[in-house]
Amino acid sequence: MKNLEKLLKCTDINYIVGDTNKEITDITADSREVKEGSLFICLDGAHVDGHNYAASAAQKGAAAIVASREIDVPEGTTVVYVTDTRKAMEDITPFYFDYPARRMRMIAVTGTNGKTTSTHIIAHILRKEGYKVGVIGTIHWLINDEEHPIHNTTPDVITLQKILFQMAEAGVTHVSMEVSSHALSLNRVAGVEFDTAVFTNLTEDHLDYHKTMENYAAAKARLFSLVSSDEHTKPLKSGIINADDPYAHVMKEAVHGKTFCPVFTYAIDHDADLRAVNIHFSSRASVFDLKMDGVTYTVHTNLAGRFNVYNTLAAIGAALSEGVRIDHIISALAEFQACPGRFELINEGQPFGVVVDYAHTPDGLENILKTAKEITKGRILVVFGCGGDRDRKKRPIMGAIAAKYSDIAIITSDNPRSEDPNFIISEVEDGVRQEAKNHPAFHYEVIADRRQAIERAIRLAEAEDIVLIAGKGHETYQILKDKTIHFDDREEARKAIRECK
Ligand SMILES: CC(=O)N[C@H]1[C@@H](OP(=O)(O)OP(=O)(O)OC[C@H]2O[C@@H](n3ccc(=O)[nH]c3=O)[C@H](O)[C@@H]2O)O[C@H](CO)[C@@H](O)[C@@H]1O[C@H](C)C(=O)N[C@@H](C)C(=O)N[C@H](CCC(=O)O)C(=O)O
Ligand SMILES: Nc1ncnc2c1ncn2[C@@H]1O[C@H](COP(=O)(O)OP(=O)(O)OP(=O)(O)O)[C@@H](O)[C@H]1O
Ligand SMILES: N[C@H](CCC[C@H](N)C(=O)O)C(=O)O
Ligand SMILES: [Mg+2]
Repeated sequence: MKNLEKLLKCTDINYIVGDTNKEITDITADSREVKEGSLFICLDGAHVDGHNYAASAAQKGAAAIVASREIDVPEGTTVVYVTDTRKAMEDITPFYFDYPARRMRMIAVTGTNGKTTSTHIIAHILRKEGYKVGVIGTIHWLINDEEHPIHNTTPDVITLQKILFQMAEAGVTHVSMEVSSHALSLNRVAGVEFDTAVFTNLTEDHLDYHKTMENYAAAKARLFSLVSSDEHTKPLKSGIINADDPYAHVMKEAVHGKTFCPVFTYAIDHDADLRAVNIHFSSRASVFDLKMDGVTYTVHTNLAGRFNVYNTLAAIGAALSEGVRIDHIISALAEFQACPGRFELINEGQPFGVVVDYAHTPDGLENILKTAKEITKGRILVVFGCGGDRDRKKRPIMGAIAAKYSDIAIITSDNPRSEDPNFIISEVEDGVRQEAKNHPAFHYEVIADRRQAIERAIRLAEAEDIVLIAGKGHETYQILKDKTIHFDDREEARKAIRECK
């Protein structure tokens, strides 16, 4: 609880109507969440303008409302007028919660792919060290293994500060969080400074939002400018960068000039501080040699694929930066189990492999298809689609990748959202058709109903084949135009295997 008058000192105000000597018990930008004593901040969003909900917020007992234009509220309502309500939210919210991020070690992972996986590996290593660890990301937010639901990979400013406050109050010492490019560009991490910042990779995605890869890279690079410059209360800061990625230099430039933030690189193909060589993997495990400071260590993990070696290196870098000993890191890695929906093997005793994976970008899809190819002599059958209301450019690219690296593709729906599923599929199919010309043995089908598409792939599979069901991973829903239904690729795959075989 904080006094409104005191609270308003941390931001720029144009004028105030009404009494400011009030206690604020909560902050929200959603009128549906207003309680007696809340501070309601009106945000103009992509769909609606929060100013239109000011009256409803006042009726529900909001102690005050922050607005940037005249609003229609009952007489006596305290209204704080500012030029930019988002800026006011970014100033007020961390201040209200006493900057909880300052009480914990903050580890951030950004990049197109591998954020969820890397943050979970980092959290696992730190937990093994006996720390109380918080995780924030696509699947959920966690305090150790206590799980809470989440709506965005990186939550909005208010939700994030509330989560961080709960974590700090619960005694969390380290937070391992995903920071999406949307979050960096929309400043959702306002009020948070990071101690260890990790860059995984940058490949085609979200160009509906960022428009160009340069803008997308610049958004990711912002993370490195958010590394704390306070070397006294928070020593030990680092930028951990994938040196094999063509955008590594953009990230390095963003760290440049931060005297207390050394950069550590990791790579497979290039020279780096942490380098993996002699990589071998099966569908369930990997082993590689880690070269660091002229010493070679053997690392075992339960993760398949070369891309997961990158995620493992990223996590090793972050853990070292947090002061964990390399031998402890290596023994923790041997125990880490893959995240839900990331190369998750479905086994109902069938004579072929079935994998559910969250690959929803061209690079992700190419990686899992190549990984599958390396672990079987059989055929690769892939079931996938693309999400609606997301980057359209990636659709034909993913189509072409499926035609290039699989034997049979079943093109289906992902989360169509407000779009026509058949239209999305037709855009994917454009890429499939184009590339299929170069692969005469390749065959594809279009089955818009995802359940039927999964059944079809399972029915077509023979011994030694691998069926890859890509795009939705851990998701337990499908977002359709008018409703969200329960849908879980893993359940559907199990059902189909039992019914078909
Ligand atoms: C484009 C975008 O990022 N949109 C986010 C934005 O929603 P919005 O601008 O559409 O909000 P809006 O519905 O117009 O509402 C405007 C305001 O009115 C308020 N309102 C609305 C209705 C009402 O009855 N009362 C009320 O007060 C809302 O609470 C809001 O404050 O603010 C919402 C609340 O913070 C977010 O959940 C929402 O993310 C949507 C769900 C989303 O899909 N975002 C994706 C693109 C995203 O951010 N993805 C990234 C990347 C993931 C990755 O790495 O691949 C992520 O971090 O999740
Ligand atoms: N380092 C990597 N490089 C390329 N592809 C990867 C990498 N790590 C994971 N993938 C692929 O991307 C998928 C998503 O992985 P993960 O959930 O870790 O990424 P993310 O960055 O958190 O994704 P999101 O943007 O949805 O939050 C995986 O299922 C896999 O197919
Ligand atoms: N964080 C990604 C997840 C995509 C998952 C895929 N199933 C889809 O719905 O497109 C996004 O919001 O673009
Ligand atoms: Mg994620």
